[in-house]
This record gives sequence, C-alpha cells and structure tokens, in this order.
Amino acid sequence: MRPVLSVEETLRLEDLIEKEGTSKAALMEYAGEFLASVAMKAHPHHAVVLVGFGNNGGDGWVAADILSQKGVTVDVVSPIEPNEIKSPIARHVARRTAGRDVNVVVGPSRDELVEILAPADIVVDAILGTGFSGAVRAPFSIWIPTLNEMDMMVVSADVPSGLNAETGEVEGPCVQATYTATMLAPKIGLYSGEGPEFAGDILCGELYDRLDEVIDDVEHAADIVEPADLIEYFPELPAHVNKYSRGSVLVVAGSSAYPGAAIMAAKAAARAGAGYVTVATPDPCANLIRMALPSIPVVGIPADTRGAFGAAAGSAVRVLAGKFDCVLCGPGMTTAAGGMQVVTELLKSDVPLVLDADALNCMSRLAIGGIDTTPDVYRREAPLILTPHYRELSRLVGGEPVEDLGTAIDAAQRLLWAAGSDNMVVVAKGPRTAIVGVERVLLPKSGPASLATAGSGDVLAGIIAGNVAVSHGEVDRWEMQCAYSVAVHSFTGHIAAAAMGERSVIATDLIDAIGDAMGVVEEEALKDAGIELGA
Ligand SMILES: NC(=O)C1=CN([C@@H]2O[C@H](COP(=O)(O)OP(=O)(O)OC[C@H]3O[C@@H](n4cnc5c(N)ncnc54)[C@H](O)[C@@H]3O)[C@@H](O)[C@H]2O)[C@@H](O)CC1
Ligand SMILES: Nc1ncnc2c1ncn2[C@@H]1O[C@H](COP(=O)(O)OP(=O)(O)O)[C@@H](O)[C@H]1O
Ligand SMILES: [K+]
Repeated sequence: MRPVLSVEETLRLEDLIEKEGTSKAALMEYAGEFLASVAMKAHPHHAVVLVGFGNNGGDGWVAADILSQKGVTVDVVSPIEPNEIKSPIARHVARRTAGRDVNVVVGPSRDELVEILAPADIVVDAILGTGFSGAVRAPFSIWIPTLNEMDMMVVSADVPSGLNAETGEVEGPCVQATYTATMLAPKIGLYSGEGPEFAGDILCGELYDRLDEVIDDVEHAADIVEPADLIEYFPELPAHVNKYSRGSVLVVAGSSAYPGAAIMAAKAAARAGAGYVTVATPDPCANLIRMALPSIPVVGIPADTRGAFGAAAGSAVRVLAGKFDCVLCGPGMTTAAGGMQVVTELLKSDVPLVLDADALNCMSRLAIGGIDTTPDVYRREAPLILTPHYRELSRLVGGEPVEDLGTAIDAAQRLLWAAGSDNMVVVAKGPRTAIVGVERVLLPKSGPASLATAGSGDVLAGIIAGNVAVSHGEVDRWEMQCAYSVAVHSFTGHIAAAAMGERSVIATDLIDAIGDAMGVVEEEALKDAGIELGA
C-alpha cells in the first residue's frame, strides 16, 4: 500500500520528521536532490528551472545547483531577486545557487522567456506547490501558458504548478507535466479532479530514511493499492468444491423497462466465479431473462402494473435471500414502491448485501434528507457494500455535491460514520474509484475511460457479489476484497479496449473479459511480490 496525503497531513508529517531531528532545510536539500535525479533521467544538456516565491521554488533552486554541478547548462527563471524571497530556507538556497555556476534571469518578459526556454531539453517547474490555491496570478499566469505552448519535457516539483494539491482543481493555467516528482508522499490532488490530466507520471521521493516508520503516525487521505496487496484476496477454486459450495449469489434486479441490467449483473457474478447464481426479477421480465441466461435459474417475483417489483416482492425476496452467500440488489430495478420494500427487507437479513444503482436510489428515498436523518436505515450486522457513482452518492448524502475524488471520499465517509457500522464499505465509482471503509480509503487500480459505458457499473456490482460469495464471508477486510474486484473490472476495460478498440467497448464485452482480467490481476500481484510463476 502506498500512502497518499492531504496538504495538512503532509505538513504534519514534515513537523514529525523535524521533531525527529531532520530540519525542513535538510528536507528541502533532499527534495532538490530528488528533483534533479528525476530531471537527469532525460540526460539533459541544458535545463531551465522555473522557480516561484515559496519553498517549492526552494526545491527548484537546489535542483538547479545540483544539475549544474553535473555539467548541465542551467538557467533559473525567478520572479524576484534571491534576496527578496521571504521564506528563509528558500532564500538561503537561492542565494547560494545564484552565487554558483547558473544563469539567473529575474522577471523576464514573455518573449524573453520563450528565448530562454527554446534551447533547453528539459524544464523543471518549481513555481507553485502545496502552498498554492485559487487561480494563478501574474507573472506565472503568463509563464505557464508560454511553457505549455512550447510542448517541452517538464518535471514538476511536488505538483504541477496551477493544480490545487488538495482538490485537484485547476482554476486558471496549469503546467502540463511529463513527470511529477512529488515529495514524501503523493498529494491527494494528483488523483482527484483534473490532477491525473496534468501530472504525467508520478514519481515519489521518500526524502527521509525512516519515512516508512513515521508516515503511519499521520492519517492518510488514501492508500494506493499495489498489486501484491491483493494476493490474499484471490478467489480460490479447490478441487473438492461443488456448485453450491463455490459460492452462491442472488441477484435481485431488473424490471420490464431494464431487464438487461439484471442479465449483465448475474452473468458477471457467475463469470467472477460464483458457482450458483440465481436471478429474482419481476414476473413480466422473467422469461426474457431466462432466455438470455440459460445457465442461470430465474425466479419470477410479483410485479406492479409497470413491470417493476410489486407489493408482495419484499417478503418473497427476503425468504429467498437466506439461502445465498451474497445478495446483490439494484440494477435496473427502478425505485417503485415494491423496490423500496425489497431493499428494506434485504437490509434486515443477515446475508452479505451489495446495493447498487436503484437500490441506492431507494436508500436515498428511505433516508430523505440524507443519511444524518435516519442513519439506522444502514445499520446491520452482516456486511453491506454500497457501489454508488458520484450522482448516487450525492443523493445518499442529501444532495450535497459530489464531483471529484475528494468530495466523493468525504461523502462516503459521512455515510460510514453516520451508520457507525464496522462491516460497511462504500465503493465510490468514478474515473478514479475510491473504496471507503471504516479504517481506510483505498485507491485500487483505475481502468480506462472505455469503462464509462452504460451497464459497466452492473458488471462491477456482479464481480463484487461473485467475489463476496466465493469468499463465504471469510474475509477480514471487505474493502480489500472490493479492491480486488475493482482491479479486475479495470482490467476488463483494458482487455476489452485492446480487443474492440477503446471507443467501441460495451458492457457485455467487459463480462467476457472477466476471466482473463482475474488472470492478469493475479499475475501482476505475484510479479510485484517477487513470486515467479511456475517456480
Ligand atoms: N515544508 C517543508 O518541510 C518542505 C516543503 N517542500 C516544498 O515546499 C512546497 C510548499 O512550499 P510553500 O508552503 O512555501 O508554498 P509554495 O511554494 O507551494 O507556494 C507559496 C507561494 O505561492 C504564492 N501563491 C499562492 N497562491 C498563489 C496564486 N494563486 N498565484 C500566484 N502565487 C501564489 C504565495 O504567495 C507563496 O509565495 C511543497 O510543495 C514542496 O515542494 C519541500 O522542500 C520539502 C520540505
Ligand atoms: N472516465 C473513466 N475512467 C475510468 N473508469 C470510469 C470512467 N468513468 C466511469 N468509470 C467506471 O465505470 C463504471 C461506471 O459505473 P456506473 O456509472 O454505475 O454505470 P452504469 O450505471 O451504467 O452501470 C464505474 O466502475 C466507474 O468507476
Ligand atoms: K510545482
């Protein structure tokens, strides 16, 4: 697992490191060394280092010094004279570097900047870091578009300048980085909002030799799940299993209007390894689903006049549910009154429950005004996994906006804390999906944009339910198991995109790729853990 920190957590970490005897001035030296080492990967002859007023600029001044000592021709571009820099540690390194073998240009015009940049083979962006917020002001509001227009190789110090390190928001111009050399731990804004579009490849400099020991003394905004972390969560297939003991899933889904969602979720659960999948669906669409899924039993449930779950559906589904290792409820179900009863009854059961799509919309209606009004709706002993996309998540917290990773994590944490249940996990789905559990926020591998296609979420819900069933509840950390499922879903996106072309992927392609995707996740995990296949 690799920690990702908020700005506040980073500052707390720096304070802790300082208390242990490594000053902020020393950290700046290490940050500059790391920045220079990333720039040196490009074997530059001529580097331009753009520095700002603060400590991010300090990192740049140190890097400039080191690059010139390595024989690189270096121009430093600064908005002010080194003597005028307010931060004492940054002023110190700026004065030192300016007295050495680098060319310092203060306050160039746009045309002068173009002339300085043109001969360089690498640009180090040390203009703004974690101290920046809002929209970039002059002169950087001129420097940054000028740099971006020249399309050069850029290494950004800590975060691309112009990106809010906390939220990933970009309100004005922002440096388009080739690499981001981030210090101590990646900042959450690199993964949220527009962060991924501007950061390029993210490389992290640990800077402090006891970092592993101290980093857990501060909270982590999130943890990136690395391939080897998933090893314990691979579903097993022992020789002695039968179809029931492999794991059974009841998929409570579909309606006359949306039978396809039930079909995709059920098929995905079976492909993920559940030995026995059954669909419970409103009577009028049961035959259609039977024809689409010859290997899956379909139970018709009393319907209303529109072909959605009817008044008697709640009790019928509750009776069925007890026979399964996991119940997935929601895809294509609509939010008709019968559906609301189905969700209410299933919450009372003691079976691990995955709620997706319309089951979540039913939840928001059950807790009108958001989770805080009726947190008891969510409380149950058995595991409860919610898989909302941003809009569904926003409804669950009473309409508060959820529009990027940061706001999604906040909303999911509000749900968890209000419910106060240890066995609840929120899989907040978006371009970067976060899995929010009581103890941790996980960032599993994200998939390609090809996943943004109707029905893709039904497939993920099926994969999650299939894996929950296969584990028979013997999982110590449900959020890690969800991370395995999200990683599999992400790889289905990559595999389907390679086969069909990235623009042409549809959700049924993802289902067909589940088996291969599980293979890839497992191969990567073993490789990451240094375990050789076939050894
Ligand atoms: N604090 C520490 O211990 C360490 C900090 N380090 C570096 O220091 C950085 C943080 O330094 P600072 O806190 O000094 O902040 P920054 O250097 O990121 O930015 C602060 C400066 O930006 C200016 N600024 C803020 N908003 C602006 C806007 N909208 N338009 C134009 N200018 C704006 C401020 O006037 C201030 O001078 C980190 O990102 C990292 O690169 C590293 O050297 C490692 C150690
Ligand atoms: N731009 C994107 N890049 C990567 N993954 C994405 C992107 N957009 C959506 N996804 C993923 O695709 C899935 C979409 O789910 P959802 O919105 O529930 O779809 P549906 O309701 O149509 O089934 C989620 O797993 C989400 O994380
Ligand atoms: K920067």
